[in-house]
Amino acid sequence: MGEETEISVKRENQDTDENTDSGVKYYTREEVQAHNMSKDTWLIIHDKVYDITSFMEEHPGGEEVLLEQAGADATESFEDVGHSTDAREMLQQYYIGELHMAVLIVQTVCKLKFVIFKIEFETHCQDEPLCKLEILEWISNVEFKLCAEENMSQID
Ligand code: HEM
Repeated sequence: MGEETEISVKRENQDTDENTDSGVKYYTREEVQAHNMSKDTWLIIHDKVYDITSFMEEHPGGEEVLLEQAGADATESFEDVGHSTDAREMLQQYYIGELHMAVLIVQTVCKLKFVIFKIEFETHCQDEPLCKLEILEWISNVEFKLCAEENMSQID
């Protein structure tokens, strides 16, 4: 189901070259991923998309760290650094749109299911490896691809 949603999102974007709703432009993760070089750098932070190409050389934390995140979701690393309010306000200048609604919905459903899984796992599985394997299989299916990796680390 998740995969189908993403494919239809891509087709939509290919047809119109953009996907807008009330002036907001929406991007799939694949589209953001294509802008992963120093002369063309996009980032996702808190589900918003930023074109930071012109900011690369100005970044007080250096270009290197931004390049490592280029085309990807930099939310965690951005937050880990504990950026100032000024830094957060600077983000606005580079804002170009949002992650596609469909992507956000799949992500949210996935995260909710994972919360349920985690409760089930902690209540019923404890030290039973087979139980953990069954659940890992369930969580690794296509629908959960988007967040499985991130969430898996919580139970390793
Ligand atoms: C467009 C997004 C970003 C903006 C606008 C931004 C802006 C800034 C600003 C203004 C500072 C100076 C300190 C402060 O005011 O907090 C800073 C420092 C820093 N940033 Fe970013 N940043 C961005 C993304 C990132 C990302 C994704 C990373 C990590 C991968 C990162 C890593 C750092 C580090 C390590 C410093 C500390 C530099 C030091 O203390 O010497 N930044 N950033």
